[in-house]
Amino acid sequence: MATEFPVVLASGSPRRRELLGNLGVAFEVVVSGEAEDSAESDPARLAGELADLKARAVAAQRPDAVVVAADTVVAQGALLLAKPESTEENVAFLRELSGRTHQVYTGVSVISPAGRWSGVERTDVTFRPLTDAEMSYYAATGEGLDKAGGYGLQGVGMALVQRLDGDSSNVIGFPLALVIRLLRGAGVAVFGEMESRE
Ligand SMILES: Cc1cn([C@H]2C[C@H](O)[C@@H](COP(=O)(O)OP(=O)(O)OP(=O)(O)O)O2)c(=O)[nH]c1=O
Repeated sequence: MATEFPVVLASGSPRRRELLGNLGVAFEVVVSGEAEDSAESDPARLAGELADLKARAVAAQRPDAVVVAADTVVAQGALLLAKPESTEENVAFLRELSGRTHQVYTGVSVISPAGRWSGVERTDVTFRPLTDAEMSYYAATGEGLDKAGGYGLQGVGMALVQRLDGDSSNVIGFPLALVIRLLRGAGVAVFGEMESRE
């Protein structure tokens, strides 16, 4: 039986709205506005914890709903790259990523009146060795400024990437295979059905 509860996406991200919309799930958007904070330094645990904080904040406002939240963390070795605050910082991020492999983790948390489902997806992304001119050009597009790691795989940033191991939707901030599994766990019908026919 599919759940009767309405679905709420706890995210201001247009990418997450588009990707959830693609799953044939009707949903509302509620953004808590609370700043998430954590002292966790392990990137996978941090992504899971921040997704959970976002989901909990909105679930407190909407206890009637299935609340879905996600958080993306980009890690180059021990360095965590958040959203660059300027074009200069974006160039510095690209210099860190150039010619190397980094990890993108997205935590997803689903909270409903019936329980909680969560997971973290990892994708390894390898950048081409970038020239100074390429880094300056890309940073000047502004595309990376609202994105963890300072690039967007779905845009011009695709040209920076040499190789990707894992789910590409995870890099864009909404790992679809994981999201589908968690939503079905919570009783939400995806693509109009509860069970995968694979
Ligand atoms: C690496 C990468 C990140 N991103 C985005 C995904 C996320 O939206 C963002 C990471 O920041 P998040 O803190 O995960 O999310 P957000 O603040 O944008 O949205 P909300 O908390 O309201 O859900 O970076 C891309 O769109 N493309 C990419 O290639």
